[in-house]
Amino acid sequence: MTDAAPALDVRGLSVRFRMPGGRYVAAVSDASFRLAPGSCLALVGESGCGKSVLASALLGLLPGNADTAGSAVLPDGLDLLTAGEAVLSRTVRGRRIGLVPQSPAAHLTPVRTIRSHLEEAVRELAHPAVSAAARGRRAAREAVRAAAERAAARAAFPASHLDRHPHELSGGLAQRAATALALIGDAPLLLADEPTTGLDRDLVHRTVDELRAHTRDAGRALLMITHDLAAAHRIADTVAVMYAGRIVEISPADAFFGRPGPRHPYARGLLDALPERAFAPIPGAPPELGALPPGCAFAARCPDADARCRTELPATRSGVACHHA
Ligand SMILES: Nc1ncnc2c1ncn2[C@@H]1O[C@H](COP(=O)(O)OP(=O)(O)OP(=O)(O)O)[C@@H](O)[C@H]1O
Repeated sequence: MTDAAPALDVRGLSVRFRMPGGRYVAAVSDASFRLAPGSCLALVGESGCGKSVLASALLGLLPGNADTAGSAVLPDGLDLLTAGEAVLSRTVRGRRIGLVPQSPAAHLTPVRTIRSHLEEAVRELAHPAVSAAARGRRAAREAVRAAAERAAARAAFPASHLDRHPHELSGGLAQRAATALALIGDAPLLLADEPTTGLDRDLVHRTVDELRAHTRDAGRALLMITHDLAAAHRIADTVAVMYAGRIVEISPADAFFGRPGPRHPYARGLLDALPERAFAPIPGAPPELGALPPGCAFAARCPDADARCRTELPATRSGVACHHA
C-alpha cells in the first residue's frame, strides 16, 4: 500500500460502550489500518470480536452509549469520527462510503419492492444528471430500469423476484439485494459487512468477484468484514485479524495465506480451524469485552503464552501484537 492519500486512514480507533453501574464494554481497542485506493482489506475474526462495531463507528451509526477515540480520515481530511450526523448522512453514507450492511433486511423499506429500491439508488447515486428527467421522460425511465436490472443480475438477484417486498425474501436473497444496491453506487470506498452470509459457495465466489470488479478493478477501495477466510483469500490484498476488539495481526494476504503464513498464534489458529487445513478448532472461548484480562486477551487460549503474556499487553510490531512473534 502507498502512503499517499489513503482511501481511509484509521488511527487508534477505540469504541467503548457505557453500561449500567459504571462498567464499560471495550468493543474496539486501538485499531489502526490504512486502505489504499484500489485495494481490499479483509477484517476477519470470530463473532463478537468487534468487527461490526468498528464498521458502525466509521459510518457514524453507533448507539448513544458509545464513546469513541482515535481518527478515521478520508482523503480530503474529513474525520468520520468527528464529522457529525448532518455531514455523514448528507455527504458520506452512500455517496463517499458505499455499504453492504450486515442485516440487509433491516436496511430495506418494508413497503417498497426491491425494484423500487434499486431504481431509487440508480436515480440518486448512479445517474444524477438523468434523475430529474427520469420521472417525466420515457427513455430516461427505461435507462433507470435497465441499470437497476443490470445491478440485480450482477448480484445474482433473480429478475423474477424484483417486484417482491423485503419480507418475501430469504436471508440469502436479501443479501443479494443489498449487494446489488451497493454495486449501483459510485462511492470511492465500499464497506461490506459479511456480504456473503447465507450464500452457498458458488454464490460466495460470484459475489466476491463482483465486489472485486466494482471496487479493486475500478480503483475503489473495499473494506470487507467477514468470518469467511476463503472469501477473504479470494479478494483481499491485506488481512487484518481481530481478536477481543484488537487487531492482533495485519499482513499482506499473500504472506498470510501462503508463506510464511500468519504470525500471531490466534491467526494461525483461525487458519488451522478451517476444514481444508487441520480442521482443529481453537479450544476455549474469547474473553468478555466488559472484563478483559490485563495482558494479551488471547493468553488463556494460546499454546505459546507465558507469565508476561498474562500481565503485559503486547505492543504491535511489524503488524503483529504478540510478545513471541
Ligand atoms: N450497544 C451496545 N452496548 C453494549 N455492547 C455492545 C453494543 N453493541 C455491540 N456490543 C458488543 O460489542 C461486541 C462486538 O460486537 P460486534 O457486533 O462488533 O461483533 P462482530 O465481530 O461483528 O460479530 P458478528 O460477526 O457476530 O457480527 C459484542 O460483544 C457486543 O455484545
